Amino acid sequence: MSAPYRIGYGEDAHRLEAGRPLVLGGVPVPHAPLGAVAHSDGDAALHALADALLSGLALGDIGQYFPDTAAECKDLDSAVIVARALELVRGRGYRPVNVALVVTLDRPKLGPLRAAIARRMAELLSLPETEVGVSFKTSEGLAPAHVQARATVLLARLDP
Ligand SMILES: Nc1ccn([C@@H]2O[C@H](COP(=O)(O)O)[C@@H](O)[C@H]2O)c(=O)n1
Ligand SMILES: C[C@@]1(CO)OP(=O)(O)OP(=O)(O)OC[C@H]1O
Repeated sequence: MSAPYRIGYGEDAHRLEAGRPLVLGGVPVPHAPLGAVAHSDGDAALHALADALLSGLALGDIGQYFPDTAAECKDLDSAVIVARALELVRGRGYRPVNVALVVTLDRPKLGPLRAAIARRMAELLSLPETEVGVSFKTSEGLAPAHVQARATVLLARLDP
């Protein structure tokens, strides 16, 4: 019999450069001095979330479903990646229960966006926003041109 609960974990990192947009958790970051270098929209938080969803059921990682060599993935809205991962999770008979996200970024301060990021990620997973915990850290200047996101997700069997 399959387990009633499973844990998923995902990470992502992108190099940052001037003159690019920065999007995190589906929310544009205003006044970001640097933005993500990526094939898609470079949303490290949603990439970590999608990988967490997939890893909880040993479904691989987002690169298998959305290769960074595919022309159709260029500038892709990462909400599409999360939607696909969620569809695969549901297809295996599970649903997300709660998410914990940590974003490491030196600048700008993301605290003012915490609620918007939690709300958008919850919306993508059809969860109440109270089920998405969002934490921010700096790299203490060790990686100023770098964004990193880490996410855990608890998955519950749909028919326990
Ligand atoms: N981009 C960021 C990074 C951090 N914060 C907030 O600052 C606090 C201190 O960060 P440390 O890395 O020095 O521990 C952290 O707890 C966050 O609340 C932020 O808002 N945006
Ligand atoms: C999302 C994909 C595909 O567009 O590309 P990137 O935006 O570069 O992101 P990354 O997390 O490096 O790899 C996953 C890729 O499959």
